[in-house]
Amino acid sequence: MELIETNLKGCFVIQPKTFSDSRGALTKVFHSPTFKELGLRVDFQEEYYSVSSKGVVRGLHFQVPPDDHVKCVSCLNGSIFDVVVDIRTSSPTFGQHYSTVLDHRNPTLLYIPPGMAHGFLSLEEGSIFLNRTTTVFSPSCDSGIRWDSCGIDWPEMEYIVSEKDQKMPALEDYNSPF
Ligand SMILES: Cc1cn([C@H]2C[C@H](O)[C@@H](COP(=O)(O)OP(=O)(O)O[C@H]3O[C@@H](C)C(=O)[C@@H](O)[C@H]3O)O2)c(=O)[nH]c1=O
Repeated sequence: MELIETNLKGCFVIQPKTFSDSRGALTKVFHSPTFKELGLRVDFQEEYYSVSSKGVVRGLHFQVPPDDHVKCVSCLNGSIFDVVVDIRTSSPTFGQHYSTVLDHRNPTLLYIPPGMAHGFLSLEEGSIFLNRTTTVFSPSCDSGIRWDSCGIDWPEMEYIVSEKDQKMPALEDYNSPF
């Protein structure tokens, strides 16, 4: 596993190990001793995946304290345009974002610390997004900001956004607790 820094402190790209042979490939997406060695959290509590049609935008989401958490995300099928926005008010990169394409054909993980809003756009039909978090889902701490309020250059297509996500406040109107 290789750790690559991004422009946002504490947010890393992780290049996992893949073993390919004539049958296909095996990719290790979590290895506790290696995560520890790299200085990453290992106390993950929950994991789920979602399946999205092409054009689906999910986000930008985060859980606020006391149930804020680290996310470790990847794409298991298809590809997604994945974005992280720094909403830590004392951070020198507050309001800035990091984006990358996560594609199952080139296994990559994104490690996202607390204090970051996260979202993605499904670039293909049936993209599968995998998320592992250090606290369980907490509806009372589940929060977000509008996907199109952070100056992100989303790939152009017909977007499909949930009613909940359309009603999120803009970044400039959000009073961040981080
Ligand atoms: C995220 C989540 C949702 N749910 C439920 C709530 C709701 O009924 C249904 C769908 O929830 P949502 O619309 O919030 O799902 P979704 O928009 O896919 O939410 C996810 O978006 C991406 C961008 C993230 O970063 C994740 O942390 C998470 O917030 O699933 C859980 O029970 N557990 C969970 O962990």
